[in-house]
Amino acid sequence: MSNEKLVPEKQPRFASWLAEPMFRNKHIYLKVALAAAMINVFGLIVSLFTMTVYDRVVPNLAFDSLTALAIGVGIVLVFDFMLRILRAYFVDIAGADIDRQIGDNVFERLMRIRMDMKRGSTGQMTGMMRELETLRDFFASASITAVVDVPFIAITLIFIGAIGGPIVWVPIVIIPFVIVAGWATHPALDRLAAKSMNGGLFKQSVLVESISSLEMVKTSGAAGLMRKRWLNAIDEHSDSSLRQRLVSTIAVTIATSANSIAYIGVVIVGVFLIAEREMTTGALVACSILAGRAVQPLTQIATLLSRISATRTAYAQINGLMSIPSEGPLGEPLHPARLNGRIELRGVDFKYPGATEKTLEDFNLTIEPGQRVAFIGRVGSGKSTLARLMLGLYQPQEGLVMIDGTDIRQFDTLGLRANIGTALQETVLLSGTVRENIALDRPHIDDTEMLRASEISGAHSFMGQITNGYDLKLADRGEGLSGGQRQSITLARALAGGPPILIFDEPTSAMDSQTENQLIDRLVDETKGKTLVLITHRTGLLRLADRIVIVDKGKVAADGPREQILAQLQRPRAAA
Ligand SMILES: Nc1ncnc2c1ncn2[C@@H]1O[C@H](COP(=O)(O)OP(=O)(O)OP(=O)(O)O)[C@@H](O)[C@H]1O
Repeated sequence: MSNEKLVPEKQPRFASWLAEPMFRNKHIYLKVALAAAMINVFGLIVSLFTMTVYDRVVPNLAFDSLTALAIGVGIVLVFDFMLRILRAYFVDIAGADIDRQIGDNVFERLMRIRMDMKRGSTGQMTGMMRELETLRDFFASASITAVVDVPFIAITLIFIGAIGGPIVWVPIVIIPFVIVAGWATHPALDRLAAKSMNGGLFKQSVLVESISSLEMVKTSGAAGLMRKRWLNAIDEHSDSSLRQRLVSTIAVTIATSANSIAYIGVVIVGVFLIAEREMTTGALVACSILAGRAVQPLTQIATLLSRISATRTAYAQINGLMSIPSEGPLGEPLHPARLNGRIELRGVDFKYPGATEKTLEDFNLTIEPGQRVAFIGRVGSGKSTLARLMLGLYQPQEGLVMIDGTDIRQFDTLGLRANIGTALQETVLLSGTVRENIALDRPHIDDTEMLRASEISGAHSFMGQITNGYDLKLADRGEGLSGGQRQSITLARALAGGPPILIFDEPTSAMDSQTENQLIDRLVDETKGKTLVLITHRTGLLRLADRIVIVDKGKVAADGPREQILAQLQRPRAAA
């Protein structure tokens, strides 16, 4: 397995899919900025209060003035308290809204991802989706408001200059050091964040693969191999995240130390200024408080920068996903209501991405509406690939796949697939109840239709014997049912709603012959008048077909009415 680097170590700029939800929340962010500005003003007021107390109240012991000042500053503190809470609340609201919008867009894109453009393992893709959390944390974090504090650095410096004169040079000299430290560590942080995230994705990928194939891993003795991969992934990840944390700690510590140095520097320089009577004690105390306030936003910015690195990396991943072309036509798609079911493949050449050999070559075939065609042929001859092309999961490099005379690339993919009932080779059920698995929240499938489909597929016969029946909750991928039972439910799902086209790929491979025979009896009636594409190695199922197509090395090797092809196959040396 390759530890493919999905996150580019060079970061792109933020794109519109992220900017738009942010822009939509601009009013909230404006309120947040206003609250942050007010909080800064309150900070200035508190320093003025301190100065007045030292210079005017303490020398004269003017308790009346102190009371008035205390009431004034008390009111300011109450407002400060409320504004801080409101600021956090508004940031959370905006963060939640942005998270919802981005989450929805990204999931929609994920569901429409073109199979030939898909990159990375399931684990890596899951890891990428998890990065939405990093984005949300960023937009919902109060440190985003640190940006508002930056202009206040200048205002605070002006204040220090006004109160303490030349003492303002202390923070002015220190601030560039903090900026340079942040600026110098930022590229390294970006690079290490991407590296660390790639390590995290690799870990996730090993984990998802091991857990989802736990039975196989245990029984085939693959635990050792997976453990080795896991340890590899842990080492790689911990190495990069260790370095990332170290660089980020250095940047933040420089900023924090600068804060203390500014405070102490102001106090020391202030003593000289007091000695020369250029400054009062009150002004010195106020300036030392203000110097801290002037440098503090930079400390927050340093923390924000390391967060921005992680956010930019998360963004790069999700943007990569958002940039993968979606299924469906570029122009306005056709929305078929109900198709007749005429399927035509004309001169189709198809090669899987990365493959060297063509899987299908100059494949020509027409299936009339209501015709039931079985595809047989050797392992790997291209039968399942035909089904994938008919469903629009992949597109041919040459030729056309048409349904009802229209290139299927013109159809809206959801509309097209709603007309096709599919039971593919790999039987996958979703977590949730059996009812959900059959109806899939499709509005036209009520309980009556679900029961009808279940009776035909044979699912009803065992659902009746299970305590919760159709409300039986299944775990991931349908755990809790046998392989044959899962196939019956998959068939019920495909038959529900009576779609005009049915595509079944080895639909009975996990069933015993008696169950299979009974199913075929019921399917004979159900599939009448419907276009059936049946891919199978089981001779029993051929009873359902009017026509048989033998596929060999991606081409039609024989095609004709069922009896004729069966007779051909029975003749010696005639087998495909
Ligand atoms: N996702 C894929 N990526 C690359 N190559 C693939 C992919 N799926 C199938 N192939 C290749 O395409 C060829 C045809 O596969 P396909 O699944 O269509 O065969 P099949 O006739 O259905 O076989 P079987 O009877 O075993 O199901 C195989 O050689 C296989 O290696």
